[in-house]
Amino acid sequence: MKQYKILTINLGSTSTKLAYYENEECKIKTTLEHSVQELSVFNDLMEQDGYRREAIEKFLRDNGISISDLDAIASRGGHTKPLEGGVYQINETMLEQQASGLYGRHACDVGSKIAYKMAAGTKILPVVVDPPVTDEFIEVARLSGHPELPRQSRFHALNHRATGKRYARDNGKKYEELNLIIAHMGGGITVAAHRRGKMIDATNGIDGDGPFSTNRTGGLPVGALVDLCFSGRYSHKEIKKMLNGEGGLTAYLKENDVRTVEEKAATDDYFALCLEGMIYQTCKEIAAMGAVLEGNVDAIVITGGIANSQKITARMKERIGFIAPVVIYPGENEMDALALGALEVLRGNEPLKSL
Ligand SMILES: Nc1ncnc2c1ncn2[C@@H]1O[C@H](COP(=O)(O)OP(=O)(O)O)[C@@H](O)[C@H]1O
Ligand SMILES: CCCC(=O)OP(=O)(O)O
Repeated sequence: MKQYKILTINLGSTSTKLAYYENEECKIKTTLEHSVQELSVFNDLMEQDGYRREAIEKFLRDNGISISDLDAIASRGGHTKPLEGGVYQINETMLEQQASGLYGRHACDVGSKIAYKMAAGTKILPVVVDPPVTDEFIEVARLSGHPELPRQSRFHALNHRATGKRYARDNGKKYEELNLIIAHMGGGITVAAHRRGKMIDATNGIDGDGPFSTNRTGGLPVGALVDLCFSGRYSHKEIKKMLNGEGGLTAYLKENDVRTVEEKAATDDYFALCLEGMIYQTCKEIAAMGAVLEGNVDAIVITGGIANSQKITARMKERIGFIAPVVIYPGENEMDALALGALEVLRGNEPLKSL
């Protein structure tokens, strides 16, 4: 069997995750974490391009991996028009749509741009898998309350699907026969209803919706936000950054590392309140997805970096355990899901889609 070499890159709002695969086997994996201070020097997300690419090239150098040996680079990404799930070749159209900012903006947009540039002029296939704009919403989920502002699908689709499939595998079931509520708790937090293999509703992780997270506001009081926008105190860009990048725990506490927040919460009431607020809002959204699934919930699955905290997941179980069994998959399955997606295309088992 031919051996394929795949680099997976996953640029999150608080981390850069890198891994190297030979076929299904992950040979090397690393996570670089980025503090609020480190990221505050960049006015715009897209300016992180050089800084993040340097980290990727250093990873390859340090591990003796030659770029020219790679068959594919699979990146998490990116924000384009809504798409069906699958593996997409990164091309100019995708990068133009991402750069427009019309469909949301996130560090993973920088990731797919870097993958494309690294692969340019070589035989390497640059791809994204199940991008955050993967859209399987039922029609009623698109209504927001005003036709000019439909709800949109922008969430951790890659990890949601991979985690749903993992839960199904671990329980001897097919993903397509289960109803799951999955909460991904990373730099951003998104909650989705999975109905028999389709992600039919999800909180928007980019645009001021759902729970607040380490660096995002989530949903805000809309009237007050409108007043703030027209107050003359902030530019459009500043408001956007307030919602996504400098919101949530970063706004309240100037801290995006939940481990530090937990530590300080032991002795500081305000830290404890803000941490409880993030848990409370996430649990409220999970319960709301119970209504989306009309009470037919096989399990609630909590994943992402924050799911490593036993204290947090235990508190969540107290709040939402009445709905269905709560299962914890700490970290994310994104690196494997990226590698597998690319591998299936290289082997000719999955179609390569494009914009
Ligand atoms: N053991 C842990 N306990 C609590 N929080 C954790 C733990 N490990 C990681 N985290 C938190 O998880 C978040 C990052 O999650 P991750 O899924 O890696 O996100 P991203 O891809 O958005 O950077 C950070 O806020 C980090 O503090
Ligand atoms: C579309 C949401 C993606 C996201 O929030 O990713 P991070 O948690 O890595 O910031």
